Amino acid sequence: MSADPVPATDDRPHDDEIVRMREVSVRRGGNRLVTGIDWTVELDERWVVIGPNGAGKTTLLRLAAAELHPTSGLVDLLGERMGRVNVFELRERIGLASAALGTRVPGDELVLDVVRSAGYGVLGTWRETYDAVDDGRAEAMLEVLGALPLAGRAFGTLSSGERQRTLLARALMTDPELLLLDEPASGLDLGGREDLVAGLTALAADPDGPTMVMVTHHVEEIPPGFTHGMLLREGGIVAQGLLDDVMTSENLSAAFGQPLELLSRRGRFTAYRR
Ligand SMILES: Nc1ncnc2c1ncn2[C@@H]1O[C@H](COP(=O)(O)OP(=O)(O)OP(=O)(O)O)[C@@H](O)[C@H]1O
Repeated sequence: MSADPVPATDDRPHDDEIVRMREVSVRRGGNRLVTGIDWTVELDERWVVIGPNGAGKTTLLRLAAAELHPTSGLVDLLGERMGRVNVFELRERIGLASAALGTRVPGDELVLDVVRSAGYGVLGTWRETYDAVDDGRAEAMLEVLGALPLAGRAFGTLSSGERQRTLLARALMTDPELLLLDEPASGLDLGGREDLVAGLTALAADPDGPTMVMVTHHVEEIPPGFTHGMLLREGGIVAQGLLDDVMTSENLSAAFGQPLELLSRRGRFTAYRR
């Protein structure tokens, strides 16, 4: 008689699980930033995380970026368990674009240097030497985002939208396996937002593009082609799953704590108070 098969355990991620969180909580002082998070992002999925101010979105993204350790629970990123892996090596495989990163860029740094220094994991050019491959890739990423004409400008002289596009090009520079975007459209005017949504739509449709997670407050910023969604409120998950299942007036109202009507048209969303 053959032995019973080893029971399947839920302990290790399988190869296609890019982000895996189990019972994850983060506490600071008496505050619970996020609580009891169970979340799996699989290869090639494109997630949007939505919630009001203070819901825990940035905390979740920083956990996924290996920038923050959970107070309790398990976090596996790209098959590596947080706490048992060199986070510096892990971060090389993850692209993160956030306005917070932008505040750390020296104002006199040239846009091309902001992008190409990503390959060296540094902010601010110091003594690295770049080769033609670095230059070519940095220029190609700026081109994708319509920002190539900015290449020779100082970062400190850019508008918010131009900064966001530069930081997105930087996040893509290393060809990351996981791309994390923290409110990439914040501060953009309508045209800038639509340019960015178009760029992210193209990236989402690219079969060679990275697995993506985007944090936003606004349903208008969800690019068509994004596959999954999570709604957060007060550090907990209100709903998560396939975008079309999650994006309902009921779920949005629960997340934002007010009666909202959600409308969708041609893959885009908008919402207003009932
Ligand atoms: N170091 C900290 N100590 C105490 N509380 C914190 C700390 N960092 C964040 N918080 C609190 O945790 C909660 C979640 O913060 P987080 O930045 O993740 O929210 P968010 O959803 O990204 O918010 P926003 O949309 O305003 O950017 C907030 O109430 C915030 O004030």
